[in-house]
Amino acid sequence: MIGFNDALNKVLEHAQDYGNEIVSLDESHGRVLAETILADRDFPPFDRSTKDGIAIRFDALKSPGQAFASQGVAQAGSPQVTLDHNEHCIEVMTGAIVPKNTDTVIMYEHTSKSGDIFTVEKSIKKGQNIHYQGSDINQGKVLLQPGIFITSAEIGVLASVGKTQVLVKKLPRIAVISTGNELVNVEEIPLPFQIRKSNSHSLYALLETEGIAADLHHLLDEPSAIQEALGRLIKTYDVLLLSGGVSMGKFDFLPEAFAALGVEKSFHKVLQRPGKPFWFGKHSEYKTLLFSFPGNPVSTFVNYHLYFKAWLNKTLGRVAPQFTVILSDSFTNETDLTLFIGAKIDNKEGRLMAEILSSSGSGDLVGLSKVDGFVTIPPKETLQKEAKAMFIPTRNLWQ
Ligand SMILES: Nc1nc2c(c(=O)[nH]1)N[C@H]1C(S)=C(S)[C@@H](COP(=O)(O)OP(=O)(O)OC[C@H]3O[C@@H](n4cnc5c(N)ncnc54)[C@H](O)[C@@H]3O)O[C@H]1N2
Ligand code: MOO
Repeated sequence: MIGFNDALNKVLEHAQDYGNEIVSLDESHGRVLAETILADRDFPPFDRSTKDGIAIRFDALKSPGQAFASQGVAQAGSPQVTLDHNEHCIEVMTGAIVPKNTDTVIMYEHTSKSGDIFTVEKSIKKGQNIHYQGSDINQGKVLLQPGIFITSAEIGVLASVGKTQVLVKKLPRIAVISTGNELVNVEEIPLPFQIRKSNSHSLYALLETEGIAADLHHLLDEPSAIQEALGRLIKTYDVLLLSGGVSMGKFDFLPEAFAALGVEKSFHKVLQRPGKPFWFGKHSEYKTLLFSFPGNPVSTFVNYHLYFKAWLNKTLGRVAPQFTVILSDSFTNETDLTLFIGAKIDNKEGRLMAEILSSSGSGDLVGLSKVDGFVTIPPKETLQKEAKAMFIPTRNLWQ
């Protein structure tokens, strides 16, 4: 049996490049950018007023309390207007082009008004309240590099340079496959010896957060039916995420089916808990990757984060942040397994404190909904109270 780090390295060796595709601006949210985005014009594209107020020529202001007659209004969305007399002003709105022959904007609150005459009530600086053309970035400069993850902030940048279509990295086509005669659909009432499928829905939801719309399939514990269905699925998808049927049970038919179908085993079983009976391999001809997770819900969930998520990050060229947390209590791992222990995180003045939560084992689906992620405890190690530990977040800690 191999250790966790070796298993992870083997999975990462199989990172793939699925190429690029063009999607609409809205669809690019959550995807990885595959092109360089240049500024199509200066940012901002003109000297823009940052305040509602009056624009004057600074040199015309001889003394505080000087009055300026308004010559008109410069509205955002209108062409540039021109100040005709230095001793006049033009009312200017936020976002409007600063009028020609003016160089300073005074907000309304720093003036008093009588009819069309504005009196300057505060001392001012030349050039104030103007966001100068090109001061954020100049035309032709790089705004976004390929490989970045497109969040709502990047969507705004893409929109502002007129990108209705965006080149992004292609995502793998994925099938999520549940296995087992005991499983019924969510809408069904299970008989006493049955349970509802949950792993497939958790996996589907996890993939959805990656922008991947997976297809769901189910295999009953019947060797020839499993082989026949898997044979088809291997030809159709880039990746199969399976749960259940990979341990020692009399009805755990998957490893045999994989071998019969020409899937090359990379490893089966890892020195870890939960998730030990994990099977990973690749089809010799179709290059389909098979992540075959142990069926216990916590095992499937943890292994998705440990292996599949790491593989997807590498495949898409994303650098995943490494988290460390501080243990609230000491923890001793007497086993030769890497342990992944569910924990709740408390952000205590910037220190991420991990409180280990008790669990009734890898079938404890309810416990899973209470954890923020999993603390890694290496084999045969004791981590003291306040020691740092690696942490695999399974929830967005910032929301
Ligand atoms: N003799 C041994 N028995 C077991 C070992 C072992 O090393 N030797 N390992 C145990 C460990 S650890 C795990 S984890 C499980 C994994 O077994 P399988 O991958 O074969 O999974 P199943 O037996 O099919 O199912 C286990 C458990 O999970 C439930 N399950 C399965 N799929 C789903 C699903 N889609 N949604 C909800 N729940 C699901 C299933 O009903 C079982 O209760 O093996 C141990 N045994
Ligand atoms: O590894 Mo199993 O996943 O411990 O229950």
